[in-house]
Amino acid sequence: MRPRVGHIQFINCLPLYYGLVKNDVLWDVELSKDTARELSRHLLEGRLDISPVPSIEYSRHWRELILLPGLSVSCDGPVASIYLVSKVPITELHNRKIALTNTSRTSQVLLKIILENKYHIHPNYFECPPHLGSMLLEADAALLIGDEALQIHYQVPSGLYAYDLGCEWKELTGCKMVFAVWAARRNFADDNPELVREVQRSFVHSMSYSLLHVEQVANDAARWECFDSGFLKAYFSTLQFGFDAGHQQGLREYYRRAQALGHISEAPELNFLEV
Ligand SMILES: C=C(O[C@@H]1C=C(C(=O)O)C=C[C@H]1O)C(=O)O
Repeated sequence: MRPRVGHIQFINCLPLYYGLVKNDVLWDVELSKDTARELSRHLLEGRLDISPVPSIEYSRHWRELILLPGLSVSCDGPVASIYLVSKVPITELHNRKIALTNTSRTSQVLLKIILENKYHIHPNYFECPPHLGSMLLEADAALLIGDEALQIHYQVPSGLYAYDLGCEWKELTGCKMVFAVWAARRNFADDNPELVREVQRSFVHSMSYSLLHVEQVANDAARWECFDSGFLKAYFSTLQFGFDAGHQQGLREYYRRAQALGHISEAPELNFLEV
Protein backbone atom coordinates (compact mmCIF):
# COMPACT_ATOMS: atom_id res chain seq x y z
CA MET A 1 0.00 0.00 0.00
CA ARG A 2 1.35 3.43 -0.96
CA PRO A 3 0.38 6.08 1.61
CA ARG A 4 -0.93 9.35 0.17
CA VAL A 5 1.48 12.04 1.40
CA GLY A 6 1.25 15.85 1.11
CA HIS A 7 4.05 18.11 -0.11
CA ILE A 8 4.04 21.90 0.47
CA GLN A 9 4.52 23.54 -2.91
CA PHE A 10 6.99 26.19 -1.62
CA ILE A 11 10.79 26.02 -1.89
CA ASN A 12 10.87 25.94 1.93
CA CYS A 13 10.17 22.21 2.01
CA LEU A 14 12.70 21.18 -0.61
CA PRO A 15 15.23 19.91 1.99
CA LEU A 16 12.59 17.57 3.37
CA TYR A 17 11.76 16.07 -0.01
CA TYR A 18 15.14 16.28 -1.76
CA GLY A 19 16.52 13.31 0.16
CA LEU A 20 13.45 11.24 -0.71
CA VAL A 21 14.34 11.56 -4.37
CA LYS A 22 18.03 10.85 -3.73
CA ASN A 23 17.26 7.82 -1.57
CA ASP A 24 14.67 6.38 -3.99
CA VAL A 25 11.87 6.56 -1.40
CA LEU A 26 9.64 8.49 -3.75
CA TRP A 27 8.31 5.30 -5.35
CA ASP A 28 6.93 4.09 -2.01
CA VAL A 29 4.60 7.06 -1.46
CA GLU A 30 2.03 8.93 -3.55
CA LEU A 31 2.99 12.64 -3.27
CA SER A 32 0.51 15.53 -3.82
CA LYS A 33 1.68 19.14 -3.97
CA ASP A 34 -0.39 22.07 -2.69
CA THR A 35 -0.36 24.89 -0.15
CA ALA A 36 -0.23 23.71 3.46
CA ARG A 37 -3.71 25.15 3.93
CA GLU A 38 -5.19 22.98 1.14
CA LEU A 39 -3.16 19.93 2.19
CA SER A 40 -4.65 20.08 5.68
CA ARG A 41 -8.14 20.09 4.15
CA HIS A 42 -7.29 17.04 2.02
CA LEU A 43 -5.85 15.27 5.08
CA LEU A 44 -8.89 15.96 7.25
CA GLU A 45 -11.30 15.00 4.48
CA GLY A 46 -9.52 11.68 3.90
CA ARG A 47 -7.86 12.36 0.53
CA LEU A 48 -4.38 12.27 2.13
CA ASP A 49 -3.01 10.01 4.88
CA ILE A 50 0.04 11.98 6.05
CA SER A 51 0.87 15.63 5.43
CA PRO A 52 2.41 18.85 6.63
CA VAL A 53 -0.35 21.07 8.04
CA PRO A 54 -0.27 24.68 9.27
CA SER A 55 0.30 24.57 13.05
CA ILE A 56 -2.90 26.53 13.70
CA GLU A 57 -4.89 23.87 11.82
CA TYR A 58 -3.40 21.15 14.01
CA SER A 59 -4.81 22.97 17.04
CA ARG A 60 -8.27 23.08 15.48
CA HIS A 61 -8.33 19.35 14.64
CA TRP A 62 -5.82 17.76 17.02
CA ARG A 63 -8.17 14.98 18.16
CA GLU A 64 -8.32 13.63 14.58
CA LEU A 65 -4.55 13.85 14.03
CA ILE A 66 -1.27 12.48 15.36
CA LEU A 67 2.04 14.35 15.06
CA LEU A 68 5.13 12.91 13.40
CA PRO A 69 8.04 13.58 15.77
CA GLY A 70 11.19 15.36 14.62
CA LEU A 71 9.58 17.27 11.74
CA SER A 72 8.32 20.85 11.31
CA VAL A 73 8.87 24.05 9.36
CA SER A 74 10.19 26.45 11.99
CA CYS A 75 12.62 29.27 12.70
CA ASP A 76 14.53 30.77 15.60
CA GLY A 77 14.60 34.47 14.72
CA PRO A 78 14.56 35.36 11.02
CA VAL A 79 12.53 33.06 8.73
CA ALA A 80 13.10 34.92 5.42
CA SER A 81 9.82 33.76 3.87
CA ILE A 82 7.07 35.26 6.02
CA TYR A 83 6.86 39.03 5.49
CA LEU A 84 4.59 41.92 6.24
CA VAL A 85 5.20 44.44 3.44
CA SER A 86 3.90 47.92 4.18
CA LYS A 87 3.60 51.36 2.62
CA VAL A 88 4.00 52.94 6.09
CA PRO A 89 6.00 52.01 9.21
CA ILE A 90 4.31 49.15 11.09
CA THR A 91 3.45 51.43 14.03
CA GLU A 92 1.20 53.49 11.74
CA LEU A 93 -1.03 50.59 10.65
CA HIS A 94 -3.77 51.13 13.25
CA ASN A 95 -7.20 51.16 11.55
CA ARG A 96 -5.54 50.72 8.14
CA LYS A 97 -6.26 47.89 5.72
CA ILE A 98 -4.01 44.80 5.61
CA ALA A 99 -4.31 42.17 2.86
CA LEU A 100 -3.61 38.62 4.03
CA THR A 101 -2.48 35.97 1.58
CA ASN A 102 -5.10 33.25 1.30
CA THR A 103 -2.31 30.64 1.16
CA SER A 104 -1.60 31.07 4.88
CA ARG A 105 -3.27 29.96 8.09
CA THR A 106 -0.58 30.07 10.80
CA SER A 107 1.00 33.36 9.75
CA GLN A 108 -2.34 35.15 9.46
CA VAL A 109 -2.87 34.54 13.18
CA LEU A 110 0.82 35.19 13.93
CA LEU A 111 0.56 38.64 12.35
CA LYS A 112 -2.55 39.46 14.39
CA ILE A 113 -0.78 38.35 17.59
CA ILE A 114 2.27 40.49 16.80
CA LEU A 115 0.27 43.60 15.90
CA GLU A 116 -1.95 43.25 18.95
CA ASN A 117 0.58 42.12 21.58
CA LYS A 118 3.70 43.99 20.41
CA TYR A 119 2.37 47.13 18.73
CA HIS A 120 -1.10 47.36 20.34
CA ILE A 121 -2.77 48.24 17.06
CA HIS A 122 -5.96 46.98 15.38
CA PRO A 123 -5.91 47.09 11.59
CA ASN A 124 -8.73 45.89 9.31
CA TYR A 125 -7.86 42.61 7.66
CA PHE A 126 -9.08 40.99 4.47
CA GLU A 127 -7.98 37.87 2.62
CA CYS A 128 -6.90 37.69 -1.02
CA PRO A 129 -4.55 35.86 -3.42
CA PRO A 130 -0.82 36.53 -2.98
CA HIS A 131 -0.13 39.21 -5.60
CA LEU A 132 1.72 42.10 -4.00
CA GLY A 133 0.68 44.61 -6.69
CA SER A 134 -3.05 44.03 -6.35
CA MET A 135 -2.81 43.65 -2.56
CA LEU A 136 -1.20 47.07 -2.18
CA LEU A 137 -3.68 48.62 -4.58
CA GLU A 138 -6.41 47.96 -2.03
CA ALA A 139 -4.49 47.83 1.25
CA ASP A 140 -1.72 49.68 3.11
CA ALA A 141 0.15 46.48 3.89
CA ALA A 142 0.26 42.86 2.78
CA LEU A 143 1.15 39.55 4.43
CA LEU A 144 3.04 37.18 2.14
CA ILE A 145 4.41 33.70 2.83
CA GLY A 146 6.50 31.13 0.98
CA ASP A 147 8.02 31.89 -2.41
CA GLU A 148 6.25 35.25 -2.78
CA ALA A 149 7.73 36.38 0.56
CA LEU A 150 11.14 34.99 -0.35
CA GLN A 151 11.07 37.30 -3.35
CA ILE A 152 10.72 40.23 -0.89
CA HIS A 153 13.65 38.90 1.14
CA TYR A 154 15.70 38.70 -2.08
CA GLN A 155 14.95 42.32 -2.91
CA VAL A 156 12.68 44.63 -0.90
CA PRO A 157 10.79 46.79 -3.43
CA SER A 158 11.99 50.37 -3.06
CA GLY A 159 9.82 52.66 -0.96
CA LEU A 160 8.24 49.83 1.04
CA TYR A 161 8.86 48.64 4.60
CA ALA A 162 9.34 44.89 5.12
CA TYR A 163 9.05 43.03 8.44
CA ASP A 164 10.20 39.43 8.90
CA LEU A 165 7.61 37.83 11.21
CA GLY A 166 10.12 35.31 12.57
CA CYS A 167 12.18 38.23 13.92
CA GLU A 168 9.10 40.01 15.21
CA TRP A 169 7.97 36.87 17.07
CA LYS A 170 11.44 36.34 18.56
CA GLU A 171 11.54 39.95 19.78
CA LEU A 172 8.08 39.60 21.32
CA THR A 173 8.48 36.22 23.03
CA GLY A 174 12.13 35.09 22.83
CA CYS A 175 10.76 31.84 21.34
CA LYS A 176 11.18 29.72 18.23
CA MET A 177 8.22 29.78 15.85
CA VAL A 178 6.64 26.66 14.30
CA PHE A 179 4.72 27.33 11.08
CA ALA A 180 3.85 23.80 10.03
CA VAL A 181 3.87 20.36 11.64
CA TRP A 182 3.66 16.87 10.08
CA ALA A 183 0.61 14.82 10.96
CA ALA A 184 -1.16 11.60 10.04
CA ARG A 185 -4.90 11.02 10.24
CA ARG A 186 -5.32 9.22 13.53
CA ASN A 187 -7.45 6.38 12.13
CA PHE A 188 -4.89 5.80 9.34
CA ALA A 189 -2.05 5.70 11.91
CA ASP A 190 -4.04 3.30 14.13
CA ASP A 191 -4.53 0.92 11.17
CA ASN A 192 -1.02 1.34 9.70
CA PRO A 193 1.39 2.26 12.51
CA GLU A 194 4.49 0.72 10.92
CA LEU A 195 3.83 2.41 7.58
CA VAL A 196 3.52 5.83 9.24
CA ARG A 197 6.72 5.17 11.21
CA GLU A 198 8.47 4.31 7.94
CA VAL A 199 7.34 7.56 6.31
CA GLN A 200 8.44 9.53 9.39
CA ARG A 201 11.88 7.86 9.29
CA SER A 202 12.20 8.62 5.57
CA PHE A 203 11.48 12.31 6.09
CA VAL A 204 13.87 12.63 9.04
CA HIS A 205 16.51 10.82 7.00
CA SER A 206 15.82 13.04 3.99
CA MET A 207 16.15 16.17 6.14
CA SER A 208 19.50 15.03 7.58
CA TYR A 209 20.74 14.16 4.11
CA SER A 210 19.75 17.58 2.75
CA LEU A 211 21.29 19.49 5.63
CA LEU A 212 24.56 17.58 5.20
CA HIS A 213 24.47 18.33 1.46
CA VAL A 214 22.90 21.78 1.66
CA GLU A 215 25.25 23.15 -1.02
CA GLN A 216 24.20 20.45 -3.47
CA VAL A 217 20.49 21.02 -2.70
CA ALA A 218 20.92 24.79 -3.23
CA ASN A 219 22.93 24.33 -6.46
CA ASP A 220 20.32 21.97 -7.86
CA ALA A 221 17.39 24.22 -6.89
CA ALA A 222 19.12 27.28 -8.38
CA ARG A 223 18.95 25.58 -11.80
CA TRP A 224 15.14 25.85 -11.88
CA GLU A 225 14.28 28.51 -9.27
CA CYS A 226 14.81 32.23 -9.82
CA PHE A 227 17.20 32.54 -6.85
CA ASP A 228 20.97 31.98 -6.87
CA SER A 229 22.50 29.09 -4.98
CA GLY A 230 24.22 31.21 -2.30
CA PHE A 231 20.89 32.81 -1.44
CA LEU A 232 19.12 29.43 -1.33
CA LYS A 233 21.86 27.88 0.81
CA ALA A 234 21.45 30.71 3.34
CA TYR A 235 17.67 30.26 3.24
CA PHE A 236 17.79 26.49 3.83
CA SER A 237 20.16 27.12 6.74
CA THR A 238 17.85 29.78 8.24
CA LEU A 239 14.80 27.51 8.27
CA GLN A 240 14.62 24.77 10.87
CA PHE A 241 13.00 21.39 10.15
CA GLY A 242 13.31 19.64 13.52
CA PHE A 243 10.71 19.63 16.31
CA ASP A 244 12.67 19.65 19.56
CA ALA A 245 11.67 20.82 23.05
CA GLY A 246 12.42 24.46 22.13
CA HIS A 247 10.14 24.26 19.08
CA GLN A 248 7.40 22.70 21.18
CA GLN A 249 7.75 25.44 23.77
CA GLY A 250 7.48 28.12 21.03
CA LEU A 251 4.44 26.37 19.59
CA ARG A 252 2.73 26.25 23.00
CA GLU A 253 3.41 29.98 23.43
CA TYR A 254 1.85 30.65 20.01
CA TYR A 255 -1.23 28.58 20.92
CA ARG A 256 -1.52 30.37 24.29
CA ARG A 257 -1.53 33.77 22.63
CA ALA A 258 -3.83 32.64 19.78
CA GLN A 259 -6.33 31.34 22.32
CA ALA A 260 -6.12 34.53 24.43
CA LEU A 261 -7.09 36.53 21.33
CA GLY A 262 -9.94 34.14 20.46
CA HIS A 263 -8.42 32.60 17.31
CA ILE A 264 -8.63 29.06 18.70
CA SER A 265 -10.99 27.67 21.32
CA GLU A 266 -8.39 25.57 23.14
CA ALA A 267 -4.64 24.97 23.21
CA PRO A 268 -4.20 21.42 21.88
CA GLU A 269 -2.21 18.55 23.34
CA LEU A 270 0.90 17.75 21.30
CA ASN A 271 0.25 14.04 20.66
CA PHE A 272 3.15 12.31 18.93
CA LEU A 273 3.32 9.02 17.11
CA GLU A 274 5.50 6.57 19.04
CA VAL A 275 8.60 5.74 17.03
C1 LIG B 1 8.05 29.23 6.64
C2 LIG B 1 6.92 29.13 5.98
O1 LIG B 1 5.91 28.54 6.64
C3 LIG B 1 4.67 28.21 6.03
C4 LIG B 1 3.59 28.99 6.63
C5 LIG B 1 2.31 28.51 6.73
C6 LIG B 1 1.16 29.38 7.19
O2 LIG B 1 1.37 30.57 7.44
O3 LIG B 1 0.03 28.88 7.31
C7 LIG B 1 2.08 27.15 6.40
C8 LIG B 1 3.10 26.33 6.05
C9 LIG B 1 4.51 26.73 6.11
O4 LIG B 1 5.18 26.19 5.05
C10 LIG B 1 6.80 29.68 4.61
O5 LIG B 1 5.72 29.81 4.06
O6 LIG B 1 7.83 30.00 4.04
